[in-house]
Parts: sequence; C-alpha cells; structure tokens
Amino acid sequence: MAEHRATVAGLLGRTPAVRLPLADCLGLALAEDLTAPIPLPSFDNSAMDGYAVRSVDVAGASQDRPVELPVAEDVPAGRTDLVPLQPGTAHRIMTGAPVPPGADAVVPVEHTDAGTERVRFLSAAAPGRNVRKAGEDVTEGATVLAAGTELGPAQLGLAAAVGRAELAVHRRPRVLVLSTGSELVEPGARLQPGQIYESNGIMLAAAVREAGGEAELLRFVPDDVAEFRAALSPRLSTVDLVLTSGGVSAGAYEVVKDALAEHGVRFTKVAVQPGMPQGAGRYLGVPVVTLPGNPVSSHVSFEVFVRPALRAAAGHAQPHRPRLSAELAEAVRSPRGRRQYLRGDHDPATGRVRPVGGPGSHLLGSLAVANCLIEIPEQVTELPQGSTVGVVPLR
Ligand SMILES: Nc1nc2c(c(=O)[nH]1)N[C@H]1C(S)=C(S)[C@@H](COP(=O)(O)OP(=O)(O)OC[C@H]3O[C@@H](n4cnc5c(N)ncnc54)[C@H](O)[C@@H]3O)O[C@H]1N2
Ligand code: MOO
Ligand SMILES: [Mg+2]
Repeated sequence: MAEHRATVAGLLGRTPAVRLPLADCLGLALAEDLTAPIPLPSFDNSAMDGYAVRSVDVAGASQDRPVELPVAEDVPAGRTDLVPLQPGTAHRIMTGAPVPPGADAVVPVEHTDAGTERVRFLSAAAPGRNVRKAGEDVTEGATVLAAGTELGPAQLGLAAAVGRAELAVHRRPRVLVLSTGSELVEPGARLQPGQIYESNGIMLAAAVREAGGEAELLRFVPDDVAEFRAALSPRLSTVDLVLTSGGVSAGAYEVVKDALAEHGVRFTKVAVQPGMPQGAGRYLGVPVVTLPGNPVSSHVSFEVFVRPALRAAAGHAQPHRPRLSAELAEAVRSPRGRRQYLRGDHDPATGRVRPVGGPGSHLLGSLAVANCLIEIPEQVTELPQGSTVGVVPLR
C-alpha cells in the first residue's frame, strides 16, 4: 500500500513554474515565497468616517460639554496631498483616507454634530483611536505566503494588496485519461446487450481537474493492444501522466497489462480494497498509472494513489486531503489483510459516520451519495458501533 503510493508519487516530477495573472491562479500552488514590497496598511489611515484630531484637543468632550473645533480640511479616501493637522483644528476624514501628520485619533461622525465648517465633538478619543497604523497587518519585506501555498481567494487578495499583478505558480499537470474496454459505449447511444455506458473516463477526468490538473480524455479504446498503443503514442509527448482505466487484472484481454508490462510498467496486487490490481511505471519515458476498471476501484485508487501525487507534482505543500476521526454509527466487518476504503456518509455536526452501500467495487450508485471514505486498517476485521475510525472527506 505505502510502497505503491511511493512508486506513484516518485513517477511525477514537479511541474515547471510559470508566471500567471492573479485571475488565473486560483487553486494553484505558489512556486515562490511571496514577500511584501510594501507594508499593509501602507500608510496610517482612518478606520471610521469622522474627524481626525489631536486627542488632547477633544479631551473631556461629552454630550453635556461638547468641544468645538474648526474643520480645516476634507480628506476623502484617495486624497494624495497630505496637509498636516494644526493644533486646535479638525480634518473631516473618511474610512481608508490618510490620517494627517499631527492627528493621533479619529472621532466617528456619530459622536459629533457632523459639521462641515465647524464641528462639535460629543465624546473624547484616546490616542490611536480609529487609526489603522501602517504595517500593523504586514510589515514591509515580510514573507506573507510560503512557496507551496495553495492560492485561494484570500491569498490572491493579499497578493493584489501588496501590489502583485502576477505570481509564479506551478503549472497544472497534464494528464491523459484513457479508458479501455470493448464493452464501452458513449452515454446517450443505444446499448446492445452486453454493452455499458463509459463512465470512468468522465469521472477520472473530473477527478484530475478537481485535483488541479488538466485532463485530456480518450474514452473508447477497445481491448486490443495495437489499437491501445496507437491511441496512446501520438499523445505521449504532451502529457505529464497517462492514467488508464481497466484491463489490468488476471483475465484474458487485459489490454493495458498486455501493452505495457513488456515496456517496464509494473503490475502488482496492492493490499487495498477496492483497487487491488494496480500498475505504475513509464511507457516510452512517460509516467503511467493504470487503475482498475471497476468504477469504485478506479475512483478510490485515484483518491488514494494518484491525487496526492498529482498535487505534490503541482507544487502543493499539502498534497493530501485532511483526515478526520469520526465515530462509527454502525458496526462494520472487514476482511483481514487488505486496507478497506468504505464509502461513508459523514456528518461533521455530530462527528459520526455511517457506511453507505456495500464493499462491491461496481457500486457506483452508493459512491455517488457518499461524502467520504472510511479507512479500516489491514489487520482490523471487526469494529463495533461507536468505534473511532479515520475518515477522508471527499467534498
Ligand atoms: N480472476 C480474477 N478476476 C479479477 C480479479 C482477480 O484478482 N482475479 N480482480 C478483480 C478486481 S479486484 C478488479 S478491481 C477488477 C479489475 O479489472 P480490470 O482493471 O481488468 O478492468 P476490466 O476487466 O476492464 O473491467 C472491470 C469492470 O469494470 C467495468 N469498466 C471498465 N472500464 C469502465 C469504464 N470506463 N466505465 C464503466 N465501467 C467500466 C467493466 O465493464 C467491468 O465490469 O478485476 C476483478 N477480476
Ligand atoms: O480491487 Mo477490486 O478493486 O476489489 O474491486
Ligand atoms: Mg479485466
């Protein structure tokens, strides 16, 4: 299990760094430490709409004994010429506008009569009140995001706030998803007896994209070695990974195994259920991971082996999904010797998880209503209701 995971992870190198506009960086991993060329805030500014004052000038002001000052300047946000505040005067100031030199507090407009020529203060203000100090959030030169950080909305906002228009990020890994099987038919077409609709390709391509990769999908490769190689070869030069589904177990017509084993791709049985038959290696120099064809096996083994490897290749410092502990809502049994990934319904509110569907790796219906995988270790055969189990939320 751990060995196969390491093999798959070892196949993929980091994708190169590229500079992209911020709007194209969502979900990607930073390829550089982001430092702040300016502090944040970049200048002392007002937290409130009101009046900038010297706190000593409004000391003792109250509802009953207002203090009145002349309004010498009007400072909206965006005003760039800073006029110092003279003692005994006030500047009308708006939220985000620069606090003038000489002022040490802002009195909110609600604590005044809102005058424009002269203003009456109905309360005092301690020094520093409602002033957002330069650098109190981010100091100039500080590393604000480390390389490997996933760029979400807040991280992109911060990059813009410190003045960056572009960032160096790892480009998305390019994955060719190739589903094999002579029984597979395009969804929407008429099914002959013995045929099924192709579903792994669309599922795996979506999983690749969800993991942060780019997917090219090739869906109807028949169980024929020559046709399989012919489909694969012209695409090898443009992809970082080939991900196949089907044709890897023990029967006849195992097209993936038959086409790739002699080229050095290693096929093994991994002590995991679902997802036992696996293959990994290089075909003509290009990393290949071969997933079993049963839909649940395909999905789960993508989650367990491929997703973390893809995310690590894309530069993510945290390639794994978070793993939680939860309380089993019902007892489970598990065969010895293979780590089980049961499909589960996890309720974060109660911390309880209930297995959904059975262990069969064709049970796509129950996979689709599950929101997590429940991990049962290899040596565990029975767990009573109320046991603590590891849970990997899938969405
Ligand atoms: N004698 C043995 N038989 C099997 C073994 C074994 O060890 N000995 N392992 C079983 C396990 S476990 C799995 S998992 C499957 C893996 O099979 P393959 O990877 O060879 O996949 P196929 O035989 O091509 O297909 C299996 C199953 O999945 C359906 N399938 C395949 N591709 C798609 C697709 N793109 N969309 C929808 N459904 C797909 C296919 O029709 C089969 O029903 O082998 C067991 N057998
Ligand atoms: O490993 Mo198979 O994936 O048990 O169904
Ligand atoms: Mg097979």
